[in-house]
Formats: sequence, C-alpha cells, structure tokens
Amino acid sequence: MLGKSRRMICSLLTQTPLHLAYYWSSSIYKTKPSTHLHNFSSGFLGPISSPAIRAFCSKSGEVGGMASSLQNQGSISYLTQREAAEIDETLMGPLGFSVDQLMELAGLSVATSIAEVYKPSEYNRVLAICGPGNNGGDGLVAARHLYHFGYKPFVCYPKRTPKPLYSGLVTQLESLSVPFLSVDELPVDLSKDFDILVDAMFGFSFHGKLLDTHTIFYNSFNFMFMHMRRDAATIL
Ligand SMILES: NC(=O)C1=CN([C@@H]2O[C@H](COP(=O)(O)OP(=O)(O)OC[C@H]3O[C@@H](n4cnc5c(N)ncnc54)[C@H](OP(=O)(O)O)[C@@H]3O)[C@@H](O)[C@H]2O)[C@@H](O)CC1
Repeated sequence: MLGKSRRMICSLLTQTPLHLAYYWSSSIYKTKPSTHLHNFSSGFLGPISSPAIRAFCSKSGEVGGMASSLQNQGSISYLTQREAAEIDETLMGPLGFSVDQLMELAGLSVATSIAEVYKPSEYNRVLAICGPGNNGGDGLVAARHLYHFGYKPFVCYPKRTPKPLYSGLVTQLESLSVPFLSVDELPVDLSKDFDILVDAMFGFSFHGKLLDTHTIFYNSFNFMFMHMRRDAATIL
C-alpha cells in the first residue's frame, strides 16, 4: 500500500483542527491510513504502539478503559486527551521524568519510526509544522533527528515560545542549517514540495475552538491539507 507517490503526515500525539491526522504508530503502515481517520472534534484520540505504554494503560484502571476498548481496531491502540495527560503526569510526577527528557524521547521516537518505514532515499523532504506548546517542541526535536538520519527537514514554527528549552531547540536546528519557513513561504500544495509532513501543532492541551489570533495560521494549513491530493497523503 505504500506506493512511491504516497506521502506521510505525522501527527505527534495531537488534537488538531485538521481532519487528516492521527498519531504515528509503528504498526500503522500495515493498514490503510483511511481506515484510521478519526473525527478529532469529538475528542482527542491518539493511537499508540508502544507495548510499555499499553501495559501502563491496561494497569491503570479507568485510564486503560478507552485504550483497551479501541485496541482491537486493527493493530492500533488509542488514548483519549485525558488519558495522555494522565500518563504525562505520572511520568513527570512519581517517575521523575523531565519535560526535555520526554520531549527528546518523543521526537526521537517519531524520527526513528519515520526512518523505519520511509527511507530517506525515497522520502527525503520533510516539513515539520510546529505549534506553540510542547507538541511543537516534539516536532522540533523530530526535525533534528531526521536531519541526522539523512532527511532534508524544513520547519514551520510561526508562533514561537520564548523559553530556553524552545530557543535551544531552534538554535540546534539553525546550527544544522535546517530552513525555517514562514506560512507565507509554504506552497499551496504541500504534497508537491514535501514527501513527509510532521504535524506537531497541538497535543493534549488543545482546548475549545481555534482562537481568533491563531485562525489565520491554522486555517492556512487546513486549506493546504484539504487540497493535497487524496492519494498523496499517508496520514500519521
Ligand atoms: N510533560 C509534557 O507536557 C510533555 C508533553 N509532550 C507533548 O506535548 C503535548 C502537550 O504539550 P502542551 O501541554 O504544551 O500543549 P500543546 O497541546 O502542545 O499546545 C498548547 C498550546 O496550544 C495553544 N492552544 C490550545 N488550544 C488552542 C486553540 N483552540 N487555538 C489555538 N491555540 C490553542 C495553547 O495556547 P494557550 O491556551 O496557552 O493560549 C498553547 O500555546 C503532548 O500532547 C505531547 O505531545 C512531550 O513533549 C513530552 C513532555
């Protein structure tokens, strides 16, 4: 099913306004992407593939309920927005992980997963669309690792967060000469210029409807995704 013309959109544990998004799973390429599209407006659902997380979910009572009930849809399991946030609270609370540690792991996992399925010799041009929160940080990390894996990443990061963690991630990409593109610089049809899209716009902190101040940016992407050739997008 992975024809040469197919492109990929990688969504990092995200609730996104785009209808074409779901979280990357290493097993997902075995199944037709279209069977895994979800209506994200009704709530966050991010499929996961990690056995460790699955085990964590299934041991956590209520947290595991939704994930388990959806686990039999193909080989993907799912988390609700609340479940994802609860796992993060546990990782950062009793288990003592730091944000930058988890962000590095998230970005590296995505980059590794992409490399496992889409070889850089065939799918070289990657666009990471990064939002203002930690999900955007995951995308910045993924772009850096993809560069080291032999891809040509581009980053669109229009609403930057003035925190040292994020400015460090930007500096690291700039030191590798990874191009940062503004929304205006992006082509209308993303599928012509990019082989892989990493959607790192929103994670579990997305709430309500898109705010006016962000509408122009996010509407632009909505428009572009809608106009991508249907067959050209492998959605992750
Ligand atoms: N420990 C962790 O937390 C880790 C988290 N990780 C990853 O981060 C994700 C969670 O990150 P997060 O909590 O920073 O939030 P995220 O969803 O990226 O964005 C929030 C931003 O979006 C904005 N925004 C919200 N709603 C909006 C709307 N309707 N329209 C427009 N804007 C809206 C909101 O704006 P605000 O409401 O503050 O004005 C804020 O700026 C999580 O899913 C995982 O992928 C990993 O890195 C590992 C460590």
